[in-house]
Amino acid sequence: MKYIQTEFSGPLIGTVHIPGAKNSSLALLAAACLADNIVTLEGIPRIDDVRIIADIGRDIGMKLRQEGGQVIIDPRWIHSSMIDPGKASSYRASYYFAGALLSKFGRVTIGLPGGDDFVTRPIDQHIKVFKALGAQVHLFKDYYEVEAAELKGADIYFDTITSGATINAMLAAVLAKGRTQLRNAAIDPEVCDTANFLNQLGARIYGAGTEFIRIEGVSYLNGGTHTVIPDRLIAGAFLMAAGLHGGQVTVMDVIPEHLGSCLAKMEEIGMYVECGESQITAFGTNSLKATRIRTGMYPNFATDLQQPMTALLLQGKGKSIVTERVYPNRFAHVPQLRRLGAEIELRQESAFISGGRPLHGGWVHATDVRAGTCLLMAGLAAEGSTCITGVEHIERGYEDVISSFRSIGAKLSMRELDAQEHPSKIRESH
Ligand SMILES: CC(=O)N[C@H]1[C@@H](OP(=O)(O)OP(=O)(O)OC[C@H]2O[C@@H](n3ccc(=O)[nH]c3=O)[C@H](O)[C@@H]2O)O[C@H](CO)[C@@H](O)[C@@H]1O
Ligand SMILES: C=C(OP(=O)(O)O)C(=O)O
Repeated sequence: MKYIQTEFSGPLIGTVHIPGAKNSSLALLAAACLADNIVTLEGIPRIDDVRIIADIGRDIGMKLRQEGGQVIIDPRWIHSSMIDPGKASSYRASYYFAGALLSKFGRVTIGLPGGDDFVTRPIDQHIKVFKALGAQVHLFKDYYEVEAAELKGADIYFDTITSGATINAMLAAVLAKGRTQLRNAAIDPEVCDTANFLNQLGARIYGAGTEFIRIEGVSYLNGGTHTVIPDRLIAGAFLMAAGLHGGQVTVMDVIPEHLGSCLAKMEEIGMYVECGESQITAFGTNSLKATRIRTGMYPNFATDLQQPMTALLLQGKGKSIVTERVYPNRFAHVPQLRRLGAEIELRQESAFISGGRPLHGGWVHATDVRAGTCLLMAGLAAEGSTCITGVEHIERGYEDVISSFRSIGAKLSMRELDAQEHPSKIRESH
């Protein structure tokens, strides 16, 4: 079993090139199924979730090859819409295959979504969309089936703002008959990226990036080329790493506007931020201040950034409060941080962080990708060695976590637990 060992590292200084966004890539790769010709996607990260999609793609006849920084997809040979339940359930965004394959095949059988299991993650709004467009949904123990003789445009109001269901609605509606209107839609950059990609293939989606999206159904989509947007969540975490001990980190190939709330909060705790056209530099300080964070859907502070922010707030003097409004129980990193000496109290949907206390090394377990980033950062700030298990979760989101953190001077390495020490160390880290 693999684990990551970190050592206390001084100020983190350097430049990191940011890869394409995981959460956009997972939607775009499924969206490519809708095309009637070859699609080229640039900037898709080499992460585990993408490898699973490639595997699913091979099973259903979607030809997919990676050439340099491009993924070339030939969807013309897709012959099946039965997705292996085990593969679908090994990552979250498999639900996009349901939206994308429904109009072409009239029936999709697919495993229930997996991915980071930090709390319950309902899919009722996805189901609402399919039903509104005229489909029937049958739920079974490990999989579900969506079936529709014909998809017809509909007026859909989301009961909660969800990026996943907004994207899935666009995928299902682009080839539906007539007009679909989405109200209370998510306005995340990943929603816009998916709409831009589909429009480039010939879809007619209007208003993505606002809470009202109109989709005029078309009868087919062409092939085309698209570059995925940069990963704002990875960029945010690297910028925060500059704050650990007064470092200086530049992230390249980013869209600074996508990080508005994150940068504002970093400045609020005493960091300094400089934005260029496609790069951001963050400067740390040795006297970070405490603050309050409340997560929310874009453009609010992202739920996926509260964990690395928590690692940073442990360094700030005073009491910080992180309130989680998107996934109220997304605090699996907190008991792990306590093993390193962090003083954090959990009450309902808030974490009360007593900053400025020294951290020490220990064995900890990453339960999801962002918890992993948080533990990595805490490990770099802790005295001694910190060993992080659950590397598979971190690798769902990072291409090469070791090299990218090393490039800013972090001391860390990937290690293998030998069979004998395995059981006790696992117990220690869980
Ligand atoms: C693969 C991907 O893109 N993952 C991201 C996506 O997840 P995901 O697509 O699962 O998240 P959503 O944006 O859909 O969820 C937002 C909120 O809506 C709720 N909800 C969602 C769907 C539904 O049918 N019913 C419902 O109630 C969720 O419980 C949550 O409170 O957005 C999350 C919120 O920014 C991020 O943490 C994830 O990194
Ligand atoms: C929660 C995340 O991923 P997923 O939705 O794929 O589980 C994440 O990217 O932080």
